[in-house]
Amino acid sequence: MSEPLRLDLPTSEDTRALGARLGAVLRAGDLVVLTGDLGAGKTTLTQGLAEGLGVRGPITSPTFVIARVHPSLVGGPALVHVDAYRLGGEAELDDLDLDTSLEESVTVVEWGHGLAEHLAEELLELELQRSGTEDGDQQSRTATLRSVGDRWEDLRVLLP
Ligand SMILES: Nc1ncnc2c1ncn2[C@@H]1O[C@H](COP(=O)(O)OP(=O)(O)OP(=O)(O)O)[C@@H](O)[C@H]1O
Ligand SMILES: [Mg+2]
Repeated sequence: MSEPLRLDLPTSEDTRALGARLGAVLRAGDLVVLTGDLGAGKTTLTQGLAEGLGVRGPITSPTFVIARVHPSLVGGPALVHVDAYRLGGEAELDDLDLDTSLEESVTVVEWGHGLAEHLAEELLELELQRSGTEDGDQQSRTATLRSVGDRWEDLRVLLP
C-alpha cells in the first residue's frame, strides 16, 4: 500500500498522457480498475495506456462487447479491456473468465469499482473526476491513484 497520488488533468491530452505513462510501466499480471462517472475519461485513459503498452488498437467504448483483447505489437503482454458498465455483479464478471488471462496480460476494467477487486490481490485503482468549473467536456479532470498490495511501491513513477 502506498500514498494515494492525485494529478490534475487539464485536457483530454493529459488524460491520455497519464495512460501512456502508466502503459509504459505495466507488466503481465497487472490489474487496473478504472472508476469515474459517465464521460469522465476512462476510455481516453485506456487509449493512452494502449499506446504506452504497445498493443493493437483501436480502443473503443464497447457497446455490445464487454471484453476485448488487444494483442501486443512489441512482444509484450496483451491488453484485456473490460467495460463492466452493463454487468449485473461479480458473478457476471466471473463468467468472463478473466482469471485465465490475468497472469499473462494487463487487465483494465472500466466501471470495475466494487466488482473487480477480487480478481487479484494486488491492483491499481485509478479514479477520474471532473474538477474545473467549465461545462461538460471542457471541464478539467483530476485523477486519484491508489494501490492495493506491494506491486506499486511508489506511484510517483507516474508523474509527468
Ligand atoms: N482531462 C480532461 N479534460 C477535458 N476533457 C477530457 C479529459 N479527459 C477526457 N476528456 C473528454 O471526456 C470525454 C469522455 O471521455 P471518455 O469517453 O474517455 O469517458 P469514459 O469515462 O470512458 O465514458 P463512459 O462512462 O461513457 O465509458 C471525451 O470527449 C474526452 O476527450
Ligand atoms: Mg468508456
